[in-house]
Amino acid sequence: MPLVSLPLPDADVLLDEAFLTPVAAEALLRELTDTIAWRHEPIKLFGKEVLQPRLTAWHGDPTARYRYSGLALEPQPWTPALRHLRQQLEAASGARFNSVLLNLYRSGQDSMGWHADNEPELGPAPVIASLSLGSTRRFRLRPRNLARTPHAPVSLDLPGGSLLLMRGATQQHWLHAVPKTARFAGPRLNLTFRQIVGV
Ligand SMILES: O=C(O)CCC(=O)C(=O)O
Ligand SMILES: [Fe+2]
Repeated sequence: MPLVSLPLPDADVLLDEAFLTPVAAEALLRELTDTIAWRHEPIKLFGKEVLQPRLTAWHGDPTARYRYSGLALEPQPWTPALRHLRQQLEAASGARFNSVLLNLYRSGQDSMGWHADNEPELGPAPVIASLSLGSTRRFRLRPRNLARTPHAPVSLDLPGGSLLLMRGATQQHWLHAVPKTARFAGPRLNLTFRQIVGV
């Protein structure tokens, strides 16, 4: 399926709801769930150490070091499956990626809070390629500053096999989140491919 551009001001967001076939998405979900060394990382929340409400992993070129929510993440090497996926996403997006952050939402109780992928090591207008596998979860977007970007929050249901691209000024002017859901949700695995530049 093609990437479809979403009509959002001050953003450049594209979605392909069926980038991978269901069979390919299911196979990749199983392979990554079983072979990735998932970590349960602590974060500081209002000065207190708590565990992140999801499992994570970070893979990439050895030079792609990244600070994320106060953590200094050392990349693990590319696995064959991740290297192959990187090739597919570079071809689809026309961008280059030297790293990937993996998030495993074990159930509807796992989540990601409001944030932008705007760390300095991503540069001023990063291209983020976000591939989802497993259960459909709601992805929310909202303007950082309503006076500058007067727009209601946006909800996208991201099914397994979908590809979301965020480019241009998206991280500068919008925040995104994956809220908890009380509805039944099985495991969901999300991969965000990124290009870390030296700072
Ligand atoms: O799970 C998702 O769809 C979003 C992940 C995300 O925002 C991130 O890794 O920065
Ligand atoms: Fe993000």
